Amino acid sequence: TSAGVIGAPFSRGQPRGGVERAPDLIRAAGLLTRLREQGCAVKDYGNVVFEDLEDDEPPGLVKRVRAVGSATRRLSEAVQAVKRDGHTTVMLGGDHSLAIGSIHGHAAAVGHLSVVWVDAHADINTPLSSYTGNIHGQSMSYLLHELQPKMPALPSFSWIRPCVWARDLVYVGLRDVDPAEHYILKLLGVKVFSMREVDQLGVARVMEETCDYLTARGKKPIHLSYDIDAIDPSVTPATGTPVAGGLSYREGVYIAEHLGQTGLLSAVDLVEVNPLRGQTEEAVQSTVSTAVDLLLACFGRRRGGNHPPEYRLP
Ligand SMILES: N[C@@H](CC/C=C/[B-](O)(O)O)C(=O)O
Ligand SMILES: [Mn+2]
Ligand SMILES: [Mn+2]
Repeated sequence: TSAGVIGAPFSRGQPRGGVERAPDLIRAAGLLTRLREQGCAVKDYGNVVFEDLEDDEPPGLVKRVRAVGSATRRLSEAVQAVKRDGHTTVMLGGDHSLAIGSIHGHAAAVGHLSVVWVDAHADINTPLSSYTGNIHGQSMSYLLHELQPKMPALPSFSWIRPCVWARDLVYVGLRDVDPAEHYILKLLGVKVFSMREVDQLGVARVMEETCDYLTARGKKPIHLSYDIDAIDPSVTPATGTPVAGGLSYREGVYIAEHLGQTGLLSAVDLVEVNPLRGQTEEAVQSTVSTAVDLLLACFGRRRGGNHPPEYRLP
């Protein structure tokens, strides 16, 4: 496998500054070197350059809609280019509104795909159901075919082609879902493994059922959108919307290992690391190193050990 790394230093899908610093922090923590050491070819496409748009959209429901519309369009084009080069894309966020662009670009490149959304939150509010107006809590609504009748026309988002069917979406780790989101998930029959199911079934069974569900109608490329706040805040506190009762480090790594070994993993987002939300340097380091470890697990790192295929004892 080969990884094409794209940095997306963007924060306007939510109100807390700092998340735009994460791409370079994750690189500085050694992601690319560690990927290469475990035998993964890596190409770094650098950071997407985003327009600096002021919030001049009319105040109303959706916040910073022009900035997010512009940024996600640019990211969509960048992801498409990396997929055309034949890599599995690694999108380093930045906030989770970026997934609008990464999933859109991925679908433009590969067509029909599955989405595994690992997150404490469902991020599926429509602009009209959102109580915060923050687009990082709305990302999936712009992409799902079945929700389009309920979406207002937003000029900055007119470029988006819905590209995900509800039956091709699975959530893992939910524990802070808004009433409107819960209504949508039930209405659309979306497969959800909340933290209750993780407790009840265990992460191995959750991932087995996730993969069986997604491949039952034929294997499709998988887009893994990993929000670092899916992991328990005791492990990854440096994030914008922490919620107690999250995935352990081991469960988080297991999810990545399991999807990595399917051979279907075609794009990965790692979002919502925010160094300004860590109380101490150790808190930031723990969050960043966990993000790195999750990505290494996506690309074949095994806790039981790895060795290069060509290795021979001296
Ligand atoms: N449901 C809340 C929280 C959104 C959380 C977004 B996150 O998952 O990307 O952290 C909202 O709509 O604002
Ligand atoms: Mn999220
Ligand atoms: Mn979240």
